[in-house]
Amino acid sequence: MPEPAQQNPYPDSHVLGEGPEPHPQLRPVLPLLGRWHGRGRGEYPTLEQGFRYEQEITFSHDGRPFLRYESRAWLIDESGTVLRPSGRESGWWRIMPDASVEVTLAHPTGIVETYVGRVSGTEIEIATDHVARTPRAKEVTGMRRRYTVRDGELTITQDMAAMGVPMTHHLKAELRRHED
Ligand code: HEM
Repeated sequence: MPEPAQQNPYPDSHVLGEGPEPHPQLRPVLPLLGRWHGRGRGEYPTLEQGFRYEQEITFSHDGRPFLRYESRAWLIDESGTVLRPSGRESGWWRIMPDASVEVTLAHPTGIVETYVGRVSGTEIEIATDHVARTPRAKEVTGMRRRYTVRDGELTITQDMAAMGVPMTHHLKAELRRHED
């Protein structure tokens, strides 16, 4: 029997020109590929005050028509001093031949979401199709996100329906691509 491969023959890549050739279906979302870092502000009607955060996101691919997605955020104060870890999520972005998008995301807070949406030019808009929650997760019932890439900057806005509040602004961040 042949020896098992020492290295995964299908590595992920987040850099164009390195690793596998991107699947042609990924063409409309190629500007998302990479590692991004930046800052944001958040609020919600149930919270006494707003907050600031830093966020790091990676979009990569293995040659098939989906992106692997990972995001980590941590809270900072007004002067940029790090306070504590905050939202994390990871998942998959399936890109269809008609530039529609299907996204699955899992959160450490006991929430799993599926989204549907579409890419139009430099903008991707997605909204939840389903939200599943473990018994003790907070009551999130819907989420809407917009990702815009312009001049090397990724802007993300997120609205949320949760805790009895209808779809309302929760987060906005601006990130820049890492050059590696
Ligand atoms: C960049 C990502 C995110 C950051 C930095 C963030 C930050 C925060 C902060 C600071 C709070 C206040 C409570 C606390 O101190 O933890 C909060 C509340 C909350 N967030 Fe987020 N969040 C993020 C993403 C999300 C996502 C993806 C969801 C839903 C899947 C979500 C759902 C909620 C809910 C339900 C609350 C509670 C509101 C309440 O208890 O009244 N957040 N968020």
